[in-house]
This record gives sequence, structure tokens and C-alpha cells, in this order.
Amino acid sequence: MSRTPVTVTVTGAAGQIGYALLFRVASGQLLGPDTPVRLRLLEITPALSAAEGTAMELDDSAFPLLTGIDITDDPDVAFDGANVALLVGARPRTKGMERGDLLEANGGIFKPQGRAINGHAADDVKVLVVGNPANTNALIAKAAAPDVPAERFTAMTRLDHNRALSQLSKKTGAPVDQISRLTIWGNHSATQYPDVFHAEIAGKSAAEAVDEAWLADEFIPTVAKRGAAIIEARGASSAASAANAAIDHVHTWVNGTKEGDWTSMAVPSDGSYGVPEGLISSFPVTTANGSYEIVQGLDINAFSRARIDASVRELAEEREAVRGLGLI
Ligand SMILES: NC(=O)C1=CN([C@@H]2O[C@H](COP(=O)(O)OP(=O)(O)OC[C@H]3O[C@@H](n4cnc5c(N)ncnc54)[C@H](O)[C@@H]3O)[C@@H](O)[C@H]2O)C=CC1
Ligand SMILES: O=C([O-])CC(=O)C(=O)O
Repeated sequence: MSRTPVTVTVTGAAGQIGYALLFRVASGQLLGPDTPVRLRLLEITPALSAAEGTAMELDDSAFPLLTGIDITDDPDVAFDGANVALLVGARPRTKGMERGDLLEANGGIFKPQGRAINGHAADDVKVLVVGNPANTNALIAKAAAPDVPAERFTAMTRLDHNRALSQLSKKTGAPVDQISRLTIWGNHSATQYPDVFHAEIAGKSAAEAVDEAWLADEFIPTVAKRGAAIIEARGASSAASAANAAIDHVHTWVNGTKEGDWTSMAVPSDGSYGVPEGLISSFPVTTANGSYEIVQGLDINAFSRARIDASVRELAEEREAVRGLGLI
């Protein structure tokens, strides 16, 4: 274990996802059992003490791979030398807040963080935005970091992907590891489109194993509204499953997708599948050697086209809104 530590910056470190995420990063589940990590935790000033408490617990876990922890409320310090940046902290929507207010409040967080990444992160930085509205927050951070290659800014739809895998597994009885080529398209919101038309179960068409009524009336709404269902049931938004998906997202980005399979990541569009260039939209992607590529050439049927277009339209509206606010 003589490798140089990888610097992982986590924002919102004192929040509930942070609490579920940091121990897994420190234990080696993010980057693998041979990669030491240095954690840099960013919090707002009033939450620094709580972040320090979490750091004490990280110390008390005596993780062999954890070489150090820094805690700060200054983004320039937090992103200094960051190889992996997990942007979790965000301003939640509160009562009476309009969507524009939410986008503006988050612009106040993700614009300075994008600038700090631009000025201080390592040349190979990989950014995952988890904080909602994740796709548009990633767009704001990307716009504030013109010196970082745009493709390094991604947003999380892996939780939606995992939710879709699990629902399809329950319906068909197939174990999740026999299901491949599922796709989440579009926005991490209720308009997202979980697509099984290219998915396979043990190498056979998944779409043929289910009927269209189940897809339209149960599968798609269950996956798309799962976040709200968790809030309703738990009284708090999903945290451990979100942290798990963040681990999966970065682990796959760094270590590669399985032969013959792909995953879902929200990445800057290159115009593929009619998604306007630059929007951070979820696509099927393969990864290898620390890079990803959007899977090309899939046939999109009319059922899928309408749903992809609806979610992409929402992303375009969010982009217009943040443009109007001068955030990009
Ligand atoms: N993309 C996805 O699939 C999912 C996204 N989320 C989103 O993740 C975000 C975090 O969720 P939780 O951890 O449950 O929230 P939380 O409210 O428990 O924690 C958020 C933390 O971020 C901190 N924070 C706020 N502004 C900050 C700033 N400028 N810099 C650094 N830290 C800051 C807060 O002090 C707080 O400790 C939320 O926006 C939530 O909606 C949650 C689940 C899934
Ligand atoms: O709405 C939220 O904060 C939670 C969320 O994104 C999800 O669980 O997918």
C-alpha cells in the first residue's frame, strides 16, 4: 500500500448522506482496497462541530486506508488537490419556496464550489453532484469551472438505476446481477425515464418478460417517485441508499463497467439521442480506464421517445431558469 493517497472532498459532510458515505469511502469501498484516501470535508460554519464529531468517529474506526481528514468551511481549502469531489450538501426546498428560489439558493452554493474546483482541484478531478436539483446544480458548477474538462462534471442517477434494477428483479424473480443494460434517461426528478427496452435478464429481452401496462402504470412511476415515497415513509429523504449509489457511481467510473453491460450517469450531453448539447442528462454509459462514453446507436421506440423528450424538456427549462438568474 505504497500508493499516493487520493484526495476525496465531500461537501455536506455533516448531513445524513455524509454520515452514511464517509465511512464507506474511508474503508476503501469507493476506490478499492489498495487505494489510501485523504478526506477533505466541507460544511457551512454552524455545522463544522458536527463534522468534527463525524471525523472523531472516523478516527475511532482506525481505517488502515485513511491517511488524514481536514474539515473546513472554505471551498478553496476543501477542493485543494481534490481528485474526487462528491458534492452532497445543498439547500433543500422548504415550505413556500418556488422552484426558481430553490435554483437560486443552490446557485449560491454550486457556483462558488465550481469556481473553487476550477482554481484548486487536481488536474484529474472527477465531480459527482448528489445535492438536488442534482443535474442543474452540476450544470452550474460546470459553468463556473471553464478550465476543467466539462465531462468531469456528472450528476447522480445511479440511485434511480439501482431502484429500477430492484423493481425489475422483484417483478421477474431474476436476481439483480442477472439484469443488465437498464437505462435511466433525463433528469433526477419525477420526469426521469427508466427504460427496460434494451435491458436483458440473463441475456434475454427484459421487455418481453413484462407487459407495457406494468411498465407504464407501475414500474416507471414507482421508480420515478421512489424518493418521495421514502420521505413519506421515513420522514427523511433516502440517505444510505443515496450514499450507496454515490459509491457505485464513482467506483464504476474509476473501475469500469462489466463487459456487455452499462450503467446510468447524468453527464454533459454531446447531442446524442437528440438531447441538446451541454445539458447534464442521464444516459446509458460504459466506463473504462477512468473515462466514460455514452452508449451509441440504441433504437428508441415511440414509448421511450416521448418520455425521454419530456424529461429533457424539464432540464432545458431548468437551464433557462438558471441562465435567467445569471448562474451560468
Ligand atoms: N441525486 C440523488 O439521487 C439524491 C440526492 N439527494 C440530495 O442530497 C442532498 C443531501 O441530502 P442529505 O444529506 O439527506 O441532507 P442533509 O440536510 O442531511 O445534509 C446536507 C448538509 O449539507 C450542508 N450544506 C449546506 N450548504 C452547504 C454548503 N454551501 N457547503 C457545504 N455544505 C453545505 C448542510 O449543513 C448539511 O449538513 C439533498 O439535496 C438531497 O435532496 C438525496 C437523495 C438522493
Ligand atoms: O428528494 C430528495 O431529496 C431525495 C431524492 O432525490 C431521492 O431519494 O431520489
